[in-house]
Amino acid sequence: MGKELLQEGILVRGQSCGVGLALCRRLLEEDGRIHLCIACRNEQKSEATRDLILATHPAAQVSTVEMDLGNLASVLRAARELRCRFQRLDFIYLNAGIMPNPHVNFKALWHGLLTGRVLHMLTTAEGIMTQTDRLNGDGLQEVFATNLFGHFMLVRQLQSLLCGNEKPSRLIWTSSSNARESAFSLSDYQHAKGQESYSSSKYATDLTSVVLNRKFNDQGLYSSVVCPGLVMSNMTYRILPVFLWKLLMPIMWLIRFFAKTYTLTPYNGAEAHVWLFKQKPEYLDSLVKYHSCTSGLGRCYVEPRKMDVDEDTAEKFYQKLLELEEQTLEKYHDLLD
Ligand SMILES: NC(=O)C1=CN([C@@H]2O[C@H](COP(=O)(O)OP(=O)(O)OC[C@H]3O[C@@H](n4cnc5c(N)ncnc54)[C@H](OP(=O)(O)O)[C@@H]3O)[C@@H](O)[C@H]2O)C=CC1
Ligand SMILES: CC(C)CCC[C@@H](C)[C@H]1CC[C@H]2C3=C(CC[C@]12C)[C@@]1(C)CCC(=O)C[C@@H]1CC3
Repeated sequence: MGKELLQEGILVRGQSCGVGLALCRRLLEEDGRIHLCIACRNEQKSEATRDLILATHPAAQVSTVEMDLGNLASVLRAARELRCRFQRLDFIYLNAGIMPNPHVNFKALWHGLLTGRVLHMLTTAEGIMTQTDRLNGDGLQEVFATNLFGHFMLVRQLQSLLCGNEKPSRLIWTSSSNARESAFSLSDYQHAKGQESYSSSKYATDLTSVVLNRKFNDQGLYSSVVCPGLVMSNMTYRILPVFLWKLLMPIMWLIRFFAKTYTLTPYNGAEAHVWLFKQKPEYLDSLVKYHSCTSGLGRCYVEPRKMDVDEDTAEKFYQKLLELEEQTLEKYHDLLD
């Protein structure tokens, strides 16, 4: 049997961009026998994405499931369906992510350009980006819910497909170079009070991956985090308009000689995801984030970088996630088997 694989966060709306779609295509190039299950928010998007994949890989096995990660009832329903359909899952790519209402502080950007930390600023966006978050229908902060908690609930609900199999199963979370400890706080882990909800949610992702390894490696489940680098996708097109990015492209190609995380295309951005697909999880370091990189001349490679995570904080955060999970399951008990 080929690999069974659940993939999320695929580009839809008929455009060929987004790390998710590039990832699906690249995985099929690696192994045409895999079964891809793509999770999209509605049937229309699922079908459109499926068609895009089949256009380049007509013989691929692609199934779909409807799942809105920002709606916990939808996550529970999808998980129930997946438990019926699959006996095991070899990989889950937890790739969906949002950055609502992004705001670039151009004054800080301009000042930053004149300092010695210019490359750090241009690769992490530290000090130049904020977002405005809001509550979702479940009463959770939307960014936290979509980028982290929906994924977390999904993993926990699919535990029976992921643990105790003959072969190890893998979780691969798409994090970011924007993940920053200073944006995250245990007392406000949903980031209701600040303006860096994206950064906080990605740091929370790093913590979650670390703690999941501690809890589940002995049951054959391994978790890794990747950073796709700066990629032109719907997400970045909401930060600056497309025409501006196109004008900036020659500058960004130049920057790439110094900043290797300027991967720029979804294909390049999926490098670390695909590299991990080929690695034995037992040999990976759970405290490392795998960065997709592209050299000035366009060569793709992966760079492992130690993460700035405290394992004690990760454990405490995990306990908070379990509490929230318990409340969620109580609320939606009718959606459980
Ligand atoms: N672009 C970049 O420079 C970087 C991106 N990343 C991360 O890479 C990942 C992919 O982003 P990218 O491809 O760039 O951006 P896109 O906006 O193109 O892709 C985001 C994906 O997430 C899906 N998604 C969003 N909200 C939900 C939801 N509630 N339920 C289900 N799916 C949802 C979107 O589906 P839909 O089409 O339905 O909206 C889309 O497929 C994200 O996690 C992002 O944070 C990290 C570092 C840099
Ligand atoms: C000359 C240009 C490169 C100027 C572009 C300025 C900014 C718009 C960008 C500089 C660093 C970028 C960045 C992101 C968005 C766009 C920038 C702020 C991300 C936050 C996108 C999403 C991520 O996950 C991380 C990225 C870090 C770098």
